[in-house]
Amino acid sequence: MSETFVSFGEQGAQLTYGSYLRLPQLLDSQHLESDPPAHDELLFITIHQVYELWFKQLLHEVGAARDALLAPAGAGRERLWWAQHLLTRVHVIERTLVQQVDVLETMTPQDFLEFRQRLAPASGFQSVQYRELEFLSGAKDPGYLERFRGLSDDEQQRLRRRLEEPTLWDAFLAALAGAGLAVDDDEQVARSLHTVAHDRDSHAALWALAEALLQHDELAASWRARHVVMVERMIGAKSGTGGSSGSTYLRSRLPLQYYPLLWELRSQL
Ligand code: HEM
Ligand SMILES: N[C@@H](CC(=O)c1ccccc1NC=O)C(=O)O
Repeated sequence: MSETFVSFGEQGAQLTYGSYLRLPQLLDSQHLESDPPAHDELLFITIHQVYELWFKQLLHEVGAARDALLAPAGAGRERLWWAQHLLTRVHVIERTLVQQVDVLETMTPQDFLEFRQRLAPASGFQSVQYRELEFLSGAKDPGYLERFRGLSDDEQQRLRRRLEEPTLWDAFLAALAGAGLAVDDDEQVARSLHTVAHDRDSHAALWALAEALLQHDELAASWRARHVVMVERMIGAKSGTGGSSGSTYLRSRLPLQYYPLLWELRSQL
C-alpha cells in the first residue's frame, strides 16, 4: 500500500478506533453461563446487549423530544420541529428492534434449552431501561417497582425518577396548550385533538407530532407482539425464568396503549 496516513489534529496521536469505542471493555463483556459452552449462548447475549444499547439511545432521543416540547414558548416552531425530527429517528430504531427478533429466531428451541435453565431467575422482565422507556413514553406503572426483585439502588432510583418526571405525553399536552388549546381533562384534550385533526393547515406541526406519537405507540406494540410469538416458538406455554406465567403474562401486555386518546380520536373523526 502506498497510501500514507496523516494524523488529523492534535488528538490523532492519542485516540484510536478501539480506544474511542472502548472496544476492550465492550468485547470482553460477553460471559457465558453454560459449561461446557452452549454454541448459541453468545448470540443470546449479543442480541440482548444490542437491545440495551438501542434502549439507551431511545431514552436519549425520547427524553430530548420531551424536553424540546416542554421548553418555554418563544423558541416555538423550531422546538416542535426538533421533537418531530427526533421521533422520526426513534421510529427507525424501533423498526430495527422488531426486525432483530429474526436473528434470535435462527436459534432452535432445543439449542436454547441447552442453557435456559442456567438463566433463572434472570429475565427480560428485569430490564430497567425497557421499563424506563415505557414510563417516559407515558405508561407509568408504580407496581413494577415492587415486582422488580434484585434491583440496585441506582436502578431503583432511575425508575423512581421516571415515575416523577413529565412523560412524552405530558410534553405533547404542553405543546397543545402552547397553541391555545384546552388540556385540563381528557374530555378537553379529546376536543383539542379533534380541532387539530380538522384544521391541519393551522396546526400542521401539532398534527404531525400526534401522528409521530401514535407511530411510537404502534411500534412498541409491534415489538411486544413479535416478542411473544418468539417466546411461544421457543418455550411454548412454559412459565418464564422471571417467575411469570410466560406467554400468558406477555399476552396480557399486548393491549397496552401509551396514548389511548389518540386511538379514540379515530372513532370520532
Ligand atoms: C429466546 C428468546 C426469549 C424468550 C424465550 C423470552 C421469554 C420471556 C418471558 C417468558 C418473559 C416473561 C417474564 C418471565 O421471564 O417470567 C419475558 C419478558 C421480557 N423479555 Fe423476553 N424472551 C426472549 C428474548 C428477549 C429479548 C431478545 C429481549 C430484548 C431485550 C427481551 C426482553 C424482554 C422484556 C423487556 C420483557 C418484559 C416484558 C414486560 O414486562 O412487558 N426478551 N421474556
Ligand atoms: N425469560 C426467558 C429467558 C430469557 O429470555 C432471558 C433470560 C435472561 C435475560 C434476558 C432474557 N430475555 C428475555 O426475557 C425464559 O423464560 O426462557
